[in-house]
Formats: sequence, C-alpha cells, structure tokens
Amino acid sequence: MGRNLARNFARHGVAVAVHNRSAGRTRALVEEFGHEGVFVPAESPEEFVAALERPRRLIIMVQAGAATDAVVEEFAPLLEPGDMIVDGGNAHFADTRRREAALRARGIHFVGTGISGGEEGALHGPSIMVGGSEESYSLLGPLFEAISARVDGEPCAAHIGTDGAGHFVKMVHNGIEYADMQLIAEAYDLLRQVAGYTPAEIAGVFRRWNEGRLGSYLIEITAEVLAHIDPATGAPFVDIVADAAGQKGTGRWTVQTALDLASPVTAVAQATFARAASGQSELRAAYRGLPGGTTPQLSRTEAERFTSQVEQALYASKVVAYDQGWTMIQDAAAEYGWKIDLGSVARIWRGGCIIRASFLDRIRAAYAADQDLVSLLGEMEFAMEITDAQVPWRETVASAARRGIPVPAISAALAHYDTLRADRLPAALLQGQRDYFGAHTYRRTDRPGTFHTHWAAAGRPETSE
Ligand SMILES: NC(=O)C1=CN([C@@H]2O[C@H](COP(=O)(O)OP(=O)(O)OC[C@H]3O[C@@H](n4cnc5c(N)ncnc54)[C@H](OP(=O)(O)O)[C@@H]3O)[C@@H](O)[C@H]2O)C=CC1
Ligand SMILES: O=C(CO)[C@H](O)[C@H](O)COP(=O)(O)O
Repeated sequence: MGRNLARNFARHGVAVAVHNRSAGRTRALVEEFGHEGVFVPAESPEEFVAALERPRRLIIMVQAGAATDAVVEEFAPLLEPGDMIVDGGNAHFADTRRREAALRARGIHFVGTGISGGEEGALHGPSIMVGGSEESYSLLGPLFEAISARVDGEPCAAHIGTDGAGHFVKMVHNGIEYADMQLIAEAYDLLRQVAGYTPAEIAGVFRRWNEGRLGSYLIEITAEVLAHIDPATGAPFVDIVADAAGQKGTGRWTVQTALDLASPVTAVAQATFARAASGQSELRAAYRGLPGGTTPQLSRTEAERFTSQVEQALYASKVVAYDQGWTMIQDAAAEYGWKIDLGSVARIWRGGCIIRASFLDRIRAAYAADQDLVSLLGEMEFAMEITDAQVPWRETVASAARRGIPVPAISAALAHYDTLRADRLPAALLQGQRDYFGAHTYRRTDRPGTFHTHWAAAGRPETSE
C-alpha cells in the first residue's frame, strides 16, 4: 500500500521521500519505479526526516497496533512542532484518538486517515477519509485530493472530522463492505440452491444486475469470480475454494464499537458472525446432514421469477445495511463531538473504495436535499423502492427458511426494518421482566416518571421515583 501511494504521489508531480525499515525494499522501489517521478530514498529515519520540507508531512503505512506505535515512537522524537504524521493504515479509531492526543501535547499533528481501494486503488486513485485537525487538512488536503479517485470531477477525499473521525468512518466503510459482500453471497446461494442455476449462469445474472440499481464494484467482481474456471480441475473456481471466510478484523471492530454505541448494525454483525461460523469446522462437521428444509425444483419460469424476487430482497437489504452504517456514524459523531457531513461520506465513497457504486450518488443526493435526514428510508425514492420490495423481500426470507438455506444478513436487514416500523415492540415485556427480577424500573406510556412494581408484595403495588 505504501509503495503504491508513493508512486501515486510521484506520478502527480510530488517529490516523495521513501523509507522502509528494510532498506532493500526502498532501493527496489526506486530501481523499479524511479522513472515515474521524483523519489528520494532514505535508509535511516534521520535521513528520511531531513529530506522532508517543513512543516514535515510523513505518511506511515504499516499494520495497525504495535507496528504503528513502534513507527510513531521512532519518528516523533525527530519532528518539530507543526509537523504532521499521517497514519494511512487501518488503525482502530480509539488508538488514533490516543495517539492524536499524545502527539498534540508535543505540538505534532497526528492525522488518522482511512485509505480504501486496496493496492490498485492506492496506485490509481483511492478513497481517502482524513481525520485530525482542520489546520493539518489545509496542508494535506490538496495532496490527498490530487491523488484520490475522482467522480464527476470531484475528488474522493475529504476531511471527515477531528482526531479519530477518519479512521472511524473507514472502519464503518469496512463494516458495510462485510454486510454488502455477505448479502451478495446469500443472493448467490439462493440462486444456486433454489433456482438451480450454475455459477456461470449466476455470473450472467450479476452482470445484468450490474447494469441496474445494484451496479457496483462488488457486484462486478462477483460476476468475475463466478465465471472463473479453476485451471487445475476445470471446475467452477467457486466450487474449489474452501468455504471458510477469513477476516482481518475491521468488521469485528465495527460490531464491537456498535455495541458500545448501542447502534444496531445488525447486517454487519450477521455478516461478521457468518464469516466466523463458516470457519467453525468441527461444529459444522457435527451438524452436517441434520434435518433441514425441502428443496423442490423450480421450473425455468419460476426460477426467473425467483431471480427477480432475490434482486428486490438484495436491494432492500442493501439499503437497510447502508442506512445502519450511516446511523452508526451519526451516533459516533454525537458521542465524540465530530461534525461529520454525511453527504460528503457518500460523495467520497462513490469512487476508489471497495463499496463504490452508483447507489452512493443517490445517498449523497439524499443528504444534499435534506441535511437533517434521519434515515435513508425517509427519502422518497428509497422509501418507494422499499415499499415495492415488501412482498419479494419477505418471500425470499420465507423461501430460504422453508428450504433450510441460511440468509442471516438478508433476514437481519428485514427484521431491522420491521423493528423500526413497528408501532409497539416487545421491549415493553422485557422491561417488565427486568423490573420483576431486578427492580430495574420502567417508564409508562401514560405519564412521566420512573416506576417499579413490588412484584412479591400483596396486591403488587407500584411506586414511582
Ligand atoms: N492491503 C490492502 O488492500 C489494504 C491495506 N490497508 C492497510 O494499510 C496498512 C499496510 O498494509 P499493507 O501495505 O497491505 O501491508 P504490508 O504487509 O504489505 O506492508 C507493511 C509494511 O509495514 C512495515 N512494518 C511492519 N511492522 C513494522 C514495524 N514494527 N516497524 C517498521 N515497519 C514495519 C513493513 O516493513 P517490511 O517491508 O520491512 O516488512 C512493510 O513496509 C495496514 O494498516 C493495512 O490494514 C488499508 C487498505 C487496504
Ligand atoms: O480495508 C480494506 C478495503 O478498504 C480491505 O478490503 C479490508 O481490509 C479487507 O478486510 P478483510 O480481510 O477483513 O475482509
């Protein structure tokens, strides 16, 4: 990532000093790509820092956690007040807040910055979510905006908010990425198991969907993966890959943080747990073959109808999953005092990043039209689409349950929608249970105050605080 970012800056006419703890890697970069621009190789941290113009702007791209701390501690003593350390790795936002406060006390700007798009994005134009001080953005912003992806002439880079806001929003981006990928994977599974399509046929379905409202990088690459044939066996690639999904941890961070914020990102949570469950090989071996649903064959016409039903379910679930992400960003902004422009988050995710999609432009437009939008479902077009999806969405979840096909993310999205639209929730009963066993009190619908019923006393009298 660091090498490609350096090349991207150099290709944009920025002279870049480069340093890696393994000097051979620095030399290799300059030997291989030196013709692309001006690189200044530095073997030692001191040489590197001396090569930078003041105020210094260092970008570090190393693994989150101990490696980032080690690099920060190595370079910070060599810097002067006003210098900037940009952490472009996938750091946890709480670590970024800690580092930012510690370096601020030393007069150094620490700028946690989410960079999405993988290695190709880093080279050709990533989406860049910048945290840290406004002051540092005035010097860093033009550089980031120059190397970022562009959509409709606008850069996919922005100052998201102070201290850890950039890394927080990158984390939520990855959480949404987990949810979106799981939703797509569930749609594939339904088309395979219920409609009876081959991977090649499903690739065709995804290519068609990519032309419509679901059009996105993730749908596009899904079609590519499904169409790929394993050269060693001649079998569809998807059939020879072990069905145990990995993760590096940003989805898990999103869910852990969401629990702390009481922000119900249920589609992200189900997607993260689905990856974990796929890797539970012993448990899966113990359950394999237990009774489930029935899978009657569909006729060609029924399969086509089912496919359009799945498209509706996938789309509606996607709207809910993205809405959960935006709600979580709002919850964090309130908690940490960040002023985050929600429309600008959608704007910079339209290009460069893994979840880039035409859909993001509609979210940008929704916030541009109404900055106080509480939920995407409050926007007329999204609301109409969700209304249209009602029957197919529910039918999809019902079909999956009847046939014993797990669709945890699609089901969670539907349950979330039903939770929010309900007049009354069984939370009232929960409050009664909590009051019964623990005197945890409850509020009433008919008058203000906090109440407790003395459940063990004769006549169960109620008192208020
Ligand atoms: N790969 C991707 O698609 C994406 C990655 N990221 C994030 O970018 C960051 C870098 O990822 P990536 O480029 O893939 O990782 P790599 O493993 O390719 O590179 C890691 C770099 O960190 C250096 N490093 C590791 N530990 C230390 C240390 N203790 N002290 C000094 N240098 C150290 C390595 O040096 P050496 O070469 O000597 O081992 C290497 O240069 C991570 O935070 C990652 O999460 C973000 C978006 C996408
Ligand atoms: O940061 C990213 C994109 O911006 C990567 O896609 C992400 O790290 C992949 O995560 P995982 O390995 O957990 O699926």
